[in-house]
Amino acid sequence: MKFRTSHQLVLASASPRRKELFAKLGVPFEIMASSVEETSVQARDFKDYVQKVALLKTQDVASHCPGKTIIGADTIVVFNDELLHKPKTKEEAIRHLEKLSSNRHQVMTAVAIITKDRQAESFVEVTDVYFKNLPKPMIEMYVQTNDPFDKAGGYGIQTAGALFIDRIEGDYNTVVGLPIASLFEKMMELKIIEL
Ligand SMILES: Cc1cn([C@H]2C[C@H](O)[C@@H](COP(=O)(O)OP(=O)(O)OP(=O)(O)O)O2)c(=O)[nH]c1=O
Repeated sequence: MKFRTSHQLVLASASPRRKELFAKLGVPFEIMASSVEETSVQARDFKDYVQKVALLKTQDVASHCPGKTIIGADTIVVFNDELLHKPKTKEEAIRHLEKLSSNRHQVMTAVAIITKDRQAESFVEVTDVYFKNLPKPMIEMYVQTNDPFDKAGGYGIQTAGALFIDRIEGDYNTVVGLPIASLFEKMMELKIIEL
């Protein structure tokens, strides 16, 4: 499918998964990654946090792209009131996956849009993910693949992390990092893209 747009679109992301999902809109876009430091953000709760980070990334790129419409996103994994960031070490990745094993967690992805006339919009999608029991040797084998390190929560639902999933409630693409169906609706509503 291809939609019409009169906007010059910029995806504020270095993530190849977000690029692939955004390409489903069938409109031309360019990529410019932001260099925002995420951890210094103060927020009321996790939804507020992820939304603020998405907006910061998007504003950062917007400041370099006058006249263009910028879309950015941020994804977090929340387990028992705790944020499970991208793991920095194998030990941290193992600890994340041990927590997620046999349990439910939430993946939240916020999307921010800054239009060419600098109107800012954002929304958050939440998907509940239920993990199967993960035997320790399986966790260790997975962490050896290095798959966890660029991913919130330390797993990829679209990679071998698929083997851990019992079920999900919500949009699969929210877990991968860009709820493209909701983003499509929002972009139609804002008339950034048209049929
Ligand atoms: C839970 C989960 C997360 N992830 C990814 C999505 C995000 O890319 C990443 C969370 O990090 P983010 O900080 O949201 O994004 P990023 O640093 O990868 O890219 P950018 O800021 O440039 O847009 O975790 C998966 O790919 N699969 C999964 O199952």
